[in-house]
Amino acid sequence: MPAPPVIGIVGSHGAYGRWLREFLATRMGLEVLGADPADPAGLDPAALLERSDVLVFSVPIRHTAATIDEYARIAGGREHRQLWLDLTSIKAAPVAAMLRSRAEVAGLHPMTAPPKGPTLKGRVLVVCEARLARWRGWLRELLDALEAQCVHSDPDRHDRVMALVQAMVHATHLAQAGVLRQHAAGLGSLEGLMPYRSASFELDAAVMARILSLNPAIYEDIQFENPHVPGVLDALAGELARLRDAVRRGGDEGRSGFRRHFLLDNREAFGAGALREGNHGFERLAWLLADLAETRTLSVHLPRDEPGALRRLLHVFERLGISLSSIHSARTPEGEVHFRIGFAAALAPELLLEAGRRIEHEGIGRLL
Ligand SMILES: NC(=O)C1=CN([C@@H]2O[C@H](COP(=O)(O)OP(=O)(O)OC[C@H]3O[C@@H](n4cnc5c(N)ncnc54)[C@H](O)[C@@H]3O)[C@@H](O)[C@H]2O)C=CC1
Ligand SMILES: O=C(O)C(=O)Cc1ccc(O)cc1
Repeated sequence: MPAPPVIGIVGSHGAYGRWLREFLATRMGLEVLGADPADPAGLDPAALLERSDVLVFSVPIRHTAATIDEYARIAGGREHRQLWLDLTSIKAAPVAAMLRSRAEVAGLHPMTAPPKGPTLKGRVLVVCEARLARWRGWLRELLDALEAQCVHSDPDRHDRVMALVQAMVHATHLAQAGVLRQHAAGLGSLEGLMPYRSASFELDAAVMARILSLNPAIYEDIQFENPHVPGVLDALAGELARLRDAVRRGGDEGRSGFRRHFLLDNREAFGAGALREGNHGFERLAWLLADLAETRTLSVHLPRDEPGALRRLLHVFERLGISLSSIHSARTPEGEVHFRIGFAAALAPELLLEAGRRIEHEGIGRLL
């Protein structure tokens, strides 16, 4: 196993290919080569195979297994010294294809779009170790550098879980988007409904918008390339039909059927702990949404990330007799700490302007 290994990314010009190239080159100091018909600097498959020690397949889901088979055919057994990885959102077909080669094999699935930050810190990465020997130690180094929360799985379990965790969630939100579209003529589009929002609706609308904003091919393939999805969609349609039938039936019978099946039995299946934790999580998000809805706000970056920096910022408001209604901090992907401070809607705008002026003038922070 060469140290440090040369990495070849198949799909180097795609969203993840580019993120991974940057990560491997800058965070791990590795030489990274690529192959991609869309990459003018890309190598052809034979050259990439020849010059790489580790191959990472990061191509559209529907083409992954065939692409891996093609690389195995071209490698002709010489890949026995290599480690082959993939990033595909489904795992059984790509991992089976990699196992048809003679390479060492692990399947990876980051549960996030390519992040804006430099690593997968705070995100989940599913790891399917399939055939590892000499490369096991280096894979550990890679996973450590990625800083993700790793969950180990076999490919079949991964795909069964993803039919629920991804395909079902995307399906329910796409169906909601379709229903909203059907009613838009009478009640207004999403924008017209937002003034009536609950926290649940706001969160669901955000998920719909997220799905409809990212790469459509991925959402299509997550439904169509996972053999466990049709069964999950049947179950989902069955539950919705049952709910509709109970509501149509109405009366004591309809209502008691609804209460037993949808409320009591589901509550019991969740369990007291999961209910408490989920409900608490929802309340925290609803609280955050309420704070984000405040219109009188200041966002400040404190350049001196040191003890006392926040006290100096708060002292400006204290001196002006301004009380805060919320304060949140977040670290940007670049590592800057930003504070978002909310004030009562009645606060005079001139007072807020004065606070901003003092924050900048006294070198306490930069307004965003
Ligand atoms: N983008 C996302 O949110 C996530 C993507 N993934 C997985 O990452 C993989 C890549 O996805 P993205 O980068 O988003 O897709 P993408 O569509 O942005 O990039 C795919 C790239 O593969 C190239 N390509 C197609 N056939 C090729 C071949 N035979 N040889 C070399 N290159 C080829 C395309 O030209 C394109 O540049 C997929 O398997 C996807 O499931 C996983 C988690 C999240
Ligand atoms: O970031 C998000 O919201 C996503 O859901 C993106 C995404 C798309 C495909 C995956 O396999 C994993 C994550």
